[in-house]
Amino acid sequence: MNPPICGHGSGHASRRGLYAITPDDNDTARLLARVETVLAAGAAWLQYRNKAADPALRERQASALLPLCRHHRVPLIINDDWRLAAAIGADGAHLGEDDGELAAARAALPEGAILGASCYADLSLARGAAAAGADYIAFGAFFPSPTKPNARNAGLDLLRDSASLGLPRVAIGGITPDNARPLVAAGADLLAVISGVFDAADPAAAVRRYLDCFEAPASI
Ligand SMILES: Cc1ncc(COP(=O)(O)OP(=O)(O)O)c(N)n1
Ligand SMILES: Cc1ncsc1CCOP(=O)(O)O
Ligand SMILES: [Mg+2]
Repeated sequence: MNPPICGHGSGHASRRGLYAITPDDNDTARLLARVETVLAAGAAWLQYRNKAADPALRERQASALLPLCRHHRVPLIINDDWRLAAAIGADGAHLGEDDGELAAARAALPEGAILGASCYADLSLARGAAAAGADYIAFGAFFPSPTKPNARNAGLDLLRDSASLGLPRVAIGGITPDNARPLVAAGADLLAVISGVFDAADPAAAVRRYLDCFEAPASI
């Protein structure tokens, strides 16, 4: 059995499920209400990502999300900025190629903090992330992403070929309830989603449909 992932505030984080990522929403009250709906519906993890906020607003929003995540026993991961994650006592940080050295973040974050790494479409990045102490590896974009239209494309083989690294595999990019099942079948443990959840007409129903993708299809 795979070991659970730690998250120092939320206890052991679930290894499978929906990894909801916040949209750029600078209205903090509205953001909290949107996230509450998504966590109550069963999202397993939350990433705070807001590319449109200044550092002060990012700190306020991330801090405001923390009690909500604690209430739902969901780990809060901070995008891009491990220092902010450490400063507010979040459960971890997610770093991409422009976000600093994984090894430095690993060394600076408290024990048990979750460190995630973007590996795009590159297995060698995943090997490097594992060696640097990442707790999960993320691949994508698997489909055209409304949020990040210029994201590079990844294929299903990456999910299969990275199984031997022994880390949870996260899939991201244009994932909808209708295209997610092959990702799970190829080995994705967590589906990381922004627009498919937060832009859905009914975000709670969308969350439930993503969770269905982790169940075996009904036999006929
Ligand atoms: C779970 C997850 N996977 C990938 C990313 C993308 O990170 P990055 O490449 O640094 O791009 P930005 O999100 O910073 O635009 C992510 N945030 N989360
Ligand atoms: C941050 C990021 N990295 C690759 S695609 C993407 C955006 C994911 O958002 P969406 O689920 O709306 O495609
Ligand atoms: Mg980043």
